[in-house]
Amino acid sequence: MSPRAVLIGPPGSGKSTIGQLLADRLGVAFRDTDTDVERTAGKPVSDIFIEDGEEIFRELEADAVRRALAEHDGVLSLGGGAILAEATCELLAEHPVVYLEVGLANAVQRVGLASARPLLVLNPRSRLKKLMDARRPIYEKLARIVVVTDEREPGQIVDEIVRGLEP
Ligand SMILES: Nc1ncnc2c1ncn2[C@@H]1O[C@H](COP(=O)(O)OP(=O)(O)O)[C@@H](O)[C@H]1O
Ligand SMILES: O=C(O)C1=C[C@@H](OP(=O)(O)O)[C@@H](O)[C@H](O)C1
Ligand SMILES: [Mg+2]
Repeated sequence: MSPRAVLIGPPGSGKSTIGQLLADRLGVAFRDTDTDVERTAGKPVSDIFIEDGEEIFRELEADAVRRALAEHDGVLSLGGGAILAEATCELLAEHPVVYLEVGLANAVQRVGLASARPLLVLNPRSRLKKLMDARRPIYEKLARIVVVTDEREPGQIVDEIVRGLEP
C-alpha cells in the first residue's frame, strides 16, 4: 500500500486544503500527518509545542509519516517541517511527492488566515522567510512534481497535480 500523492511545502502552501480537494477529485481517502500526531498526543499541535517542545513533536511527526506512508493509499499531506527528518526524506524518495510552491507574500497572507502555527506566532513574515529559505532545497530535491500555487485557485492547482500524476 502506498499513497497516490504525498504533498509537501511550507506552511501556507495549501497542503491540507489542496490535499483534501485532490483526494475528493481522485475518489480516495485523505490523511494529514498533523491530524495523526494530534490524535496520538491527544492535543493540538500548538499544545504539543508548548507543553512538550518541538523535538518531541518532530519525533511524533516522523513516526506518523512512517506509518502513513506504509498504511495509506489515498492522498497524504505532511506538515511543512516533516522533511527536516533525514529518515523521512529517505522514505519519501520512493513516493510520488508533490511540492506546492508558494512565495513569501502569499504564504504570509494565507497563514494569517488559518489556525495558529506555533513556529509563526512571533514575527510571522521574518520567521516564514527564514524557514522557507532553509527548506526550499529539501523540498526541491524531494519533489517529483512541482506546482506553483501563487495567485491560483485551489481547483486549478488540483487540475495541474492530476495532470502531473498521469503516467
Ligand atoms: N491556492 C490558494 N489560494 C488561496 N488560499 C489558499 C490556497 N491554498 C490554501 N489557501 C488557504 O490558505 C490557508 C492555509 O492553507 P493550508 O491548506 O492549511 O496550508 P498548509 O497545510 O500547507 O499549511 C487556508 O486558510 C486555506 O484556505
Ligand atoms: O513548518 C513547520 O515546521 C510546521 C508546519 C505545520 O503544518 P503546516 O505546514 O500544514 O502548516 C505543523 O506541522 C507545525 O506547526 C510545524
Ligand atoms: Mg497543513
